[in-house]
Amino acid sequence: MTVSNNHSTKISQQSISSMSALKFFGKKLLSSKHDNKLKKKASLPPDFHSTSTHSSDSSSSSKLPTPLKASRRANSFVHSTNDNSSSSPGSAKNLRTGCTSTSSSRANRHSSASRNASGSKLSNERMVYNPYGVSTPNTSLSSISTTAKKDPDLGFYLHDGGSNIRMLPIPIVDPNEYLPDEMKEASIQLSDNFVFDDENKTIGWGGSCEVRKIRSKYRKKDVFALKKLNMIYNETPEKFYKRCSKEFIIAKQLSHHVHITNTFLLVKVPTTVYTTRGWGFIMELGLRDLFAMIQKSGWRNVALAEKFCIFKQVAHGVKFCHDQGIAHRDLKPENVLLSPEGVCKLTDFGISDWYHTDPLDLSSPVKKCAGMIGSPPYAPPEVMYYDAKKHYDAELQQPYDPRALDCYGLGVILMTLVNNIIPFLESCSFDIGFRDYCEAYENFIRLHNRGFRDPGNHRPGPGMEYHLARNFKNGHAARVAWRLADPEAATRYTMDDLFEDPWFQSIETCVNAGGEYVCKNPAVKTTTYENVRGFHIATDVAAVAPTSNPFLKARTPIRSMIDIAAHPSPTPTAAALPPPPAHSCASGEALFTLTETPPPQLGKLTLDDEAPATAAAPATAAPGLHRAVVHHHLNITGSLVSSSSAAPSQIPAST
Ligand SMILES: Nc1ncnc2c1ncn2[C@@H]1O[C@H](COP(=O)(O)OP(=O)(O)OP(=O)(O)O)[C@@H](O)[C@H]1O
Repeated sequence: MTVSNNHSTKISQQSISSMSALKFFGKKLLSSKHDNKLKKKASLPPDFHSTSTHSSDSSSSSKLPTPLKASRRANSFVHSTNDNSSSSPGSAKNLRTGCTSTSSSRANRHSSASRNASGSKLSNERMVYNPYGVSTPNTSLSSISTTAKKDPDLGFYLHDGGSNIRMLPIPIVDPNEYLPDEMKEASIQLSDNFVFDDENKTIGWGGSCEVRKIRSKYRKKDVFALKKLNMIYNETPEKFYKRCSKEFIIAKQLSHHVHITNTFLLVKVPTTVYTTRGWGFIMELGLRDLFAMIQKSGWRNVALAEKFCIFKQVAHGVKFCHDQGIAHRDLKPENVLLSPEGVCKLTDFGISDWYHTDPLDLSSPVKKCAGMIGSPPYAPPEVMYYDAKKHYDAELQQPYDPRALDCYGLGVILMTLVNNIIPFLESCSFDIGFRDYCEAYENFIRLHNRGFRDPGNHRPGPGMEYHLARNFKNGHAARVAWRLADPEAATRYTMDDLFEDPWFQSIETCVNAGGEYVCKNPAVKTTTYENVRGFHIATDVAAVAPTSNPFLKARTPIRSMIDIAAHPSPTPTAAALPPPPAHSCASGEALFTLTETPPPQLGKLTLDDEAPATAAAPATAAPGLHRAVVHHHLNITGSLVSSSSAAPSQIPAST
C-alpha cells in the first residue's frame, strides 16, 4: 500500500523493451522529458505561474546524480489517507491536518511518469518498473510482471533491525487484539497450519508487502497466498498493527464475492529464511494481476469482447464494495488479480475505507475524503488537487466523494484495457495528455452531443475522430469510458448510472457475478493461540488511540504482565471463540474450539504425499461459477503477435 524507502534497494529493474503498449500502466518512468512539457501554460492552476516551485525543484535536483533525481521525484507524491479527517467530514481542520502519509507507494509506481510525455499520445517513451524511485534508468522492464519481479537475495531477510527492513519488536502482537469479535481467529500462527512453498518465490511486491505462495500443511495441493506486511517509513508498531488490521477487516468483510480476492486469516509470521517476522494475510492465490496481463505484447490482440468482460467483472467487484459501504480508493490493473479460472478479483484494500459516517449504518451520510489518495493515472482531478507538489490553490481542495474516485478509476481502467496503454499519467492540468482529453471532452459536448453529461443520455459517445475513443470501435462503449472518467466529479457516471447503461448491461461476461459463489477456506486444524496457562502475551499497545476503524473503538485494553500474573485469565470457553465465517465459503475443516485445542507439539504434522496443484484449471472448471460465455483471459501470449485482428482463439496458450 505504501512505499517504504527502506525497501528501495531490493527492487531491481531493467529497461523496457520496445513495446510502447506496456509502458504506461502506472509504473515508474525515469525520463525527464515531461518537465519541459509541463511548462506549457494552458490550463495551469491559478497559482502556477506565480510560483517558482517547479523551476526551483528542477534546479535543486539537477545537482543530484540521476538516480537520486529520480528518487526525489519519485517520492514527491504524498498520498494521504483521511483516517482522522474522515471521522469528521467537512471539518477544515481535519482536511488539512488529518491526513497521514500511508499510501505513497502507489504514487511512486506512477509519479515519475508525470515527467514523461503523457501528452505524447501513446508514445514510445521508455518506462521502467521503479516503485521506489532509486533505480538507474539502464535496466529493462521484465520485472513489471508480478511473477518476474526479482527476489531479493537471502541476506536481505536476515537483517534484523538493519537498514533494509524494519522489524516489529518481539513479541509480535496477537492479531485478535485488533479484530472485532466476529473476526477473531482460533489459529493465529502461520506455522500452525501452513508451510512455505518449496519454490520459495516472491510472487508479488507492494510498497509495504511481499507476497509468497504457501501451502496447507494437510493438503499440499491447497495453495494460498501469504501477503506478508512490512512496516513503512517510521511507522510505529502500533500504527502498523492498526493499519494492517483495518485492511484485514475490510478485506474480510468483502471476502464473499466472486470478484473479490478472498482474505482468510490474519496470522503471525515467524522469521525464517523466507521472510522476516510480522503479520501476514492468508489469501486466495491469484495467478497474476491485470497489469501483468496488459503489459504482455499479446494483449493488443485480445478481442474487445474479452476486454469488456474483464471490465464488467471489475465493475461488479467495485459495485459489491460500494454496496457494503466500502470505497476501494485505489483501483488500478495492479489491484485486479486473475484467478486460475480467469476470474477477475479485486485486491489490496490497504487504503480502502468505509464511506458512511457510521460504517455500520448504510443509511448514514456519505463521508467525504480529503488528501491525495490512490495512484495518479487513476485518481481524478479533484484528488490530484491535493498533490502538494503541484501547489494548487487551496480553494480547489474540496472534500470529495470516494465513490466518485472509484468510478473515475474504473473509467481509466476501461480506457487502458482498450487502448493498451494508460491514457494519461496524471489527471491534472500539468499533464498534457489530460489537458488534451479535457479539451476533447468539451469539444465533443459542444459539437456532437450537448446532452452528453445529462442523466439518462445514452446516445453514442465520441467516435473515431477522438484519440481516446478510437480504439473502442463503438460509440456506446466509448460513452461509458468517458462518462466514468468525466473530469467533472459532479456529472461523472455513478455506479448506478453505469449499471443502468444499456451498453454496460449488454456486455456478456464469462462469469455470472450474481450466481452462487463457493470458495474453499483453508483447513485450520491446529492452534497454538493459547499457551498452557490460558493467557497470551502481547506488547504494550495503547488501546484507545484514535482511529477511523469502527471495529477497533471497542477494543479491550491489553492487560499488563503484572495484571496477568496477578489474575491469570481462565481459558476462554467455547462461547468466547470466534465463530466460523458467516459467508458462504466452504470450510476445508471445522475450526477447533479452544477446549479441543491440541497442545502445540501436535502442530508438527507431516506433509502428505498429494501431488502439487496444477497451475491453471480450465476456464470451465471453476467451482460455483456459472458461465454464459467462455473466455480465456489467461491465454495471453507474451510474444509479439503480428496480426492485429487475431481472434482470441488464435492466440497461443499463455506462457
Ligand atoms: N493473493 C494474491 N495472489 C497473487 N498475487 C498477489 C496477491 N495479492 C497481491 N499479489 C501481488 O502482489 C502485488 C502487491 O500486492 P498489494 O497490491 O496487495 O500490495 P500493496 O503493498 O498494497 O501494494 P501497493 O504498493 O501497490 O499499494 C499485487 O499487485 C499482485 O501482483
